[in-house]
Amino acid sequence: MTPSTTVTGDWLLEVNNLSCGYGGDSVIRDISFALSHGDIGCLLGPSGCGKSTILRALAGFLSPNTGEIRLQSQAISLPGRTLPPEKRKIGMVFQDYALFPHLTIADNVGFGLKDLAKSEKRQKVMELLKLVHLQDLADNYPHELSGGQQQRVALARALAPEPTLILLDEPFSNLDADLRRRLSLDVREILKTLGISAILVTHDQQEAFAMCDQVAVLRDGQIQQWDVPYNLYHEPSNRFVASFVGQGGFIPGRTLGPDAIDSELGVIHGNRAYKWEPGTLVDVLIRPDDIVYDPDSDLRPKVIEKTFAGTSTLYRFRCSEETEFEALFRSHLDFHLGESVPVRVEADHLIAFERTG
Ligand SMILES: Nc1ncnc2c1ncn2[C@@H]1O[C@H](COP(=O)(O)OP(=O)(O)OP(=O)(O)O)[C@@H](O)[C@H]1O
Repeated sequence: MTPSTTVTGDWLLEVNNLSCGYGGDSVIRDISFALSHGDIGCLLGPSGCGKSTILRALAGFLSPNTGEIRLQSQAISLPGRTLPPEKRKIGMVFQDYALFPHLTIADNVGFGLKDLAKSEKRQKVMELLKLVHLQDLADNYPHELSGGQQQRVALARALAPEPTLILLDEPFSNLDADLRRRLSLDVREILKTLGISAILVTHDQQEAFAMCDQVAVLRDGQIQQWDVPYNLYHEPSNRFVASFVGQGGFIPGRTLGPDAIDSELGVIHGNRAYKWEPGTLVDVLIRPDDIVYDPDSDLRPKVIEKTFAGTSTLYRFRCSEETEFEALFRSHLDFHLGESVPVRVEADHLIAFERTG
């Protein structure tokens, strides 16, 4: 789906041509995307691109200037007509957990269950705490729990009123890298088990890729690409997505045919047919995993940078002033700065953009 097309169909969430912002200005401009029932979507982008603003519009804290938001086919946001947050059946999980410090874990989780009898409420709370593996800490207080545990409580609390959609605003950014990874996978499993849809806001692409079914890459208030993680990495729709997602950089090339480009790294073939005339000047995306060590190769660029990272080493190579690229090798392949190393390109996905300027 292209980002700016109006969406139609049987979706859980539909955002159609939405523009919204602050004080009459639009920070978000004409965005459209749709989420299927049970899917986890992500808003990914650099700081200030408008991720939280979209989340606020979904939650009902901001009214649209134009466009609409539909949840289960019901219009919940239209210009001048916005359903209040508490009537949306949307749960929220925040970066700072936002638990009530004076309430026990069980009371935090049960906070939104005002209509249930005491015994029913306790049963439901214990079921939710079991789901997030915290049933033994029901009578503890938030300050007695680790950050990861507190975020599980926040998730259980958001799930308690059985929302239609959960919004997760940078929920793991206060946690260390290892815990982030584990908790994001746990949260995905919990949401999938319950069949609850969610929108995650993050600027961490590994988290987005590990946890989400569909990801929107945003820049300056507009969606650049809304796609599955594999396509964002291997089929980026423009230069910004290509540079923002994953590692890598561009080298100059010249098209030989629809699926072959000549460059200082030799002729690069791919699985994509481009419509350019032969001889068109292009920039070719080279990712570090597109380059392999090959002792038989005649291509011998020089190492100009080297970053040791334990199991692997990231090298930066130079063929000429115009052609520099990175390669990721297992760390037993140990080369020194200035050394000429035999390498070749091994890329299935040929990503190129016509050179401008
Ligand atoms: N309450 C506000 N009033 C006016 N402008 C705001 C307000 N909140 C955000 N903005 C502006 O809107 C733009 C988008 O902000 P937003 O918080 O949505 O970005 P973000 O992608 O979530 O950034 P981050 O990753 O840093 O949280 C920014 O230029 C920001 O300065």
